[in-house]
Amino acid sequence: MSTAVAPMSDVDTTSAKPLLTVDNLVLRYPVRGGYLEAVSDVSFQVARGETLGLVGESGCGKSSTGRAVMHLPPPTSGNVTLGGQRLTGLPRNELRAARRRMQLIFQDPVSALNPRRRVRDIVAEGLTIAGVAREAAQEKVTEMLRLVGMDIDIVGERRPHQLSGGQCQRVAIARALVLQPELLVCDEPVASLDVSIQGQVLNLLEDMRTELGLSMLFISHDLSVVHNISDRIAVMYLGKLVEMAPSDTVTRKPAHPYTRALLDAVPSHRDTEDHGTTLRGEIPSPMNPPSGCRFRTRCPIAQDKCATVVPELREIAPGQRVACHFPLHGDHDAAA
Ligand SMILES: Nc1ncnc2c1ncn2[C@@H]1O[C@H](COP(=O)(O)OP(=O)(O)OP(=O)(O)O)[C@@H](O)[C@H]1O
Repeated sequence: MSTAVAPMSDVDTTSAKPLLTVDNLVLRYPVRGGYLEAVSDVSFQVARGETLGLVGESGCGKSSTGRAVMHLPPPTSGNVTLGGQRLTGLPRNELRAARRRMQLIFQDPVSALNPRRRVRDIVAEGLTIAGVAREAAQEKVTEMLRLVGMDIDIVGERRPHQLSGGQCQRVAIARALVLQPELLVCDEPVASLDVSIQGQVLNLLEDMRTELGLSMLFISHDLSVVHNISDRIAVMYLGKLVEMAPSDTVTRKPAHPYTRALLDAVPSHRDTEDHGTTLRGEIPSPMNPPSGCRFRTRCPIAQDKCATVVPELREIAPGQRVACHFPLHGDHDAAA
């Protein structure tokens, strides 16, 4: 795995009460000639203090899942519950208040920050909107910038274009955390940063999680990044979860052929030059997904049943769930 970060905290994901519960989430976008179902019946939980990684190829519905969790836009159907409060169906003002408990970190920090505002005002924005007095807000901003490794006396007056990409992402993280959210949805938070900076930002997110007791939904197409920061990993393909398991299980003993193929695409994970399952072809359009198992058109082990029967996400080992009629067995340990 390429990007080094601090070791994960020991979160007991089995007994901890979930902070976030997502049930049967569906998100459809209206498009010409009908609709496109970007998220199809997705269910998962995130424990308090846990990081759940969400991984899959571009276009598989990761961002849409993150946005639907935050109700930006609200899901087409399904339920999202945060700390016991059901968000789905809340009146607009209550939803706005509930959204403060969840914050989103975007891929491109530079365009996520208002170019005309100074760093101190960007970080203070949420506090100002929430009616926190100016002096108290500035104190919190100073503290939060310090937590993300920045000195307000040095960067407070600067505007985003006067900062590097990594510094902008730190400001974005400070802005998100100043409101003391319980859940951070990180959508490809390091994808636009130099590799040398990626580890620093991942370490920062990990430190913040430990220090502030945050839960994270960490979205990335890069399995090595997701593996380093996540307690558990959910693998997504064409709008559906195909595998969900503790991070090490996913990388050492993947059960779904798609997970296997994603792992084989990570250079440091291949044991030999020609080992592995190269993903064939493109991801099909979510407007017209294959019948049965959606992965079958690219699957090296597909059989007749896969064309007709939709595989359910089922537990095949403690904590490991897979949606495949013919899951792989533990014969891949040597490749991990
Ligand atoms: N606003 C929208 N209107 C219509 N279709 C959309 C919209 N946003 C996303 N999509 C489509 O929904 C599907 C899932 O997109 P999404 O961005 O959620 O995937 P992703 O896995 O996050 O990929 P990426 O990493 O490239 O963003 C794609 O087919 C995409 O083209």
